[in-house]
Amino acid sequence: MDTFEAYLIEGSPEAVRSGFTQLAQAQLDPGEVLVRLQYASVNYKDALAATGKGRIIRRFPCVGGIDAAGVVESSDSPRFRKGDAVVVHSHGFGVSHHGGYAGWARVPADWVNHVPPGLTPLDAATIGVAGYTAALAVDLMLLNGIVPSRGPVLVNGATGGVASVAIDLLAQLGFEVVAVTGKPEQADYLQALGAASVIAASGLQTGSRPLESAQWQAAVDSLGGEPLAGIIRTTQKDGVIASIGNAAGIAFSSTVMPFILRGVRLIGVNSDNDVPTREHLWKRLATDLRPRHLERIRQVQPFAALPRVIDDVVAGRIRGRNVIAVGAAD
Ligand SMILES: C=CC(=O)SCCNC(=O)CCNC(=O)[C@H](O)C(C)(C)COP(=O)(O)OP(=O)(O)OC[C@H]1O[C@@H](n2cnc3c(N)ncnc32)[C@H](O)[C@@H]1OP(=O)(O)O
Ligand SMILES: NC(=O)C1=CN([C@@H]2O[C@H](COP(=O)(O)OP(=O)(O)OC[C@H]3O[C@@H](n4cnc5c(N)ncnc54)[C@H](O)[C@@H]3O)[C@@H](O)[C@H]2O)C=CC1
Repeated sequence: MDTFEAYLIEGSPEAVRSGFTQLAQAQLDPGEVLVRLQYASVNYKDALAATGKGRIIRRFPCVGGIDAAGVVESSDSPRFRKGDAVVVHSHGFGVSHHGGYAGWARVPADWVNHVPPGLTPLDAATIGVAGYTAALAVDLMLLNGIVPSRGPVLVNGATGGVASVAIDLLAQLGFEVVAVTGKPEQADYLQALGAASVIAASGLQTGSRPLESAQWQAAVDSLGGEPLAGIIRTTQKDGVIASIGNAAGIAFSSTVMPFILRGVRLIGVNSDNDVPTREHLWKRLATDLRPRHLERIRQVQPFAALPRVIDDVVAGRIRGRNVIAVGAAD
């Protein structure tokens, strides 16, 4: 490894520039684990970071990519050995520490998990932060008492990465999933993932009164903003809403009525977790919560396609998970 290709985000919060460059190993950030990367993915957050449309990057310059998978080259941590297949994500990866859009990464051991038996590095990159967060949301919603017999679960932004995996996981657990999408022409895709019904976002009726007729026992919300406000007032008694994302906005207005009269629980979901939580969820993602439709959900693109994919994610032109082959697979 003399030099390797990397996609670097440079400039300042006010003037972000992104593009391919060559890096040397000596330019990698400190960390216990050196990983030869094979796959990364393009999350919504990656697209905001690379274009400067969101205040994501906390240190310039920074290699983008908040998740990646590959093989350990060397490790100062007893948790990992040369040759281990691993997945790296969250915390400062691709935000304040060089990330996954590169041939190599050196990272703290707490940001690394083994790719569990039953999954390949490509599968792990397909799941990535998006699928991990979907699993975290489902795990938290189950802890908060959702059960299939209590009624439908709404998943919005349904063709996105988090939502695609969430639909797959909830459907395999026996929940009736209502997929809400701005792309109703993708109904076949959403039904193939397990959605029982598909509603065009423009046709979703959530009214404007403090409480509207209760329609869902639970929801996985990738959008935030007013779509989240609509969900809150239409969730049934003791329902659970997982707040994951902000694709439609960061502000919403609500009254306290759904919370105090229906006991609706709005739970925050954050993928920056400690090692025991990460190990618990990656184990579930390879066993009882293994997504059944990874091949359908993923599209694998060459490294050179990254700028185009970033533009597509910002414009909402994507479906499922876009995986980037950043290095040679074994
Ligand atoms: C895969 C994950 C995701 O996709 S998450 C969604 C994508 N992320 C975003 O869109 C967040 C982008 N960030 C922002 O828009 C802003 O940082 C902000 C609106 C959250 C806050 O902006 P503001 O200008 O008001 O203040 P600061 O940026 O200076 O932060 C204030 C305070 O909050 C702490 N903080 C900021 N970001 C995070 C974070 N990601 N996690 C935890 N805490 C955060 C920051 O350190 C400041 O605290 P202080 O104690 O003052 O240092
Ligand atoms: N809380 C956490 O730890 C995490 C949060 N997220 C957040 O979850 C959200 C989804 O992330 P991904 O699945 O990676 O994104 P994605 O880009 O794969 O999917 C986003 C979906 O939202 C739709 N969308 C975009 N703008 C919209 C708008 N204005 N109105 C309605 N729909 C819109 C898109 O068409 C797409 O279907 C993002 O906000 C992301 O920042 C993602 C991972 C972890």
